[in-house]
Formats: sequence, C-alpha cells, structure tokens
Amino acid sequence: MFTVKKTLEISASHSLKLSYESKCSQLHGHNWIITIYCHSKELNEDGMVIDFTLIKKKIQDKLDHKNLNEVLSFNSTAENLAYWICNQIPQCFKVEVQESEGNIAIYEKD
Ligand SMILES: Nc1nc2c(c(=O)[nH]1)N=C([C@H](O)[C@H](O)COP(=O)(O)OP(=O)(O)OP(=O)(O)O)CN2
Ligand SMILES: [Zn+2]
Repeated sequence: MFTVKKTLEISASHSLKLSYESKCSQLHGHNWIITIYCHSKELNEDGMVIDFTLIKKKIQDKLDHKNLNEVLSFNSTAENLAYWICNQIPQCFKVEVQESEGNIAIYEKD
C-alpha cells in the first residue's frame, strides 16, 4: 500500500450555528492547516497515488479566501470540514483539520 500526505493552508471566514451562546457564532476567520492522507494499493500510470497539486487544487479552489457559510451547505466545524474534505478525494482515508494552534479535528474512514 502506498500513502501520500499533503498539508495545505486555507484562509477563510465562517460563523458557526450553535445550540449555545458562543463567540464563534460571529463572523471570524482562521488559517486552517489541513493534512490529507491518501492511499492506494497500486500507483497510477504517472507513478502516483494522486498528484499533490490536484489535492491542493480540489480543496483550495473551493474554500480558500471564501466565506465558508457561502460555499458549504453544512456547519463548518473542524470535524465537518475534515469529513467533507475526505469525501472530495476518492483515495483519501484520513484528514486532520487544525483550526488554530491546539484545536484539531481528525476524521478517518473505518
Ligand atoms: N469541536 C469543535 N469545537 C469548536 C470548533 C470546532 O470546529 N470544533 N470551532 C470553534 C470556532 O470555530 C472558534 O472560532 C474557535 O475559536 P478559537 O479561538 O480558535 O478557539 P478557543 O475558543 O478554544 O480559544 P483558544 O484561543 O484556543 O483558547 C469553537 N469550538
Ligand atoms: Zn471558527
């Protein structure tokens, strides 16, 4: 099994819809650091699991310098982002989303 790991950064704004009062319900921004793990038993014809550039493009084109509330149909918690990102890339099996230093969510397929 081959594994590739791609780390990229997304600068964006969001506000969270929460069932309790929170500063996070106000529009604010983060520089999310996202680590994406992809694997494959065999390499493609180019000798890759997946092109690092393609991983970055798929995620950054949709999210970078955007208001996440406008481009995503779900509450953009780190957990939900990790889940959504994992499902954008067929070879992906794990995603880590660091919202700020010390605040990290991880989604991993069963
Ligand atoms: N489990 C989660 N908890 C929280 C999330 C989340 O995505 N998953 N998100 C937020 C907000 O986005 C909020 O903006 C985070 O604020 P931040 O200042 O980064 O974190 P803290 O409030 O913990 O403050 P520290 O500076 O880290 O002490 C909130 N929770
Ligand atoms: Zn936030």
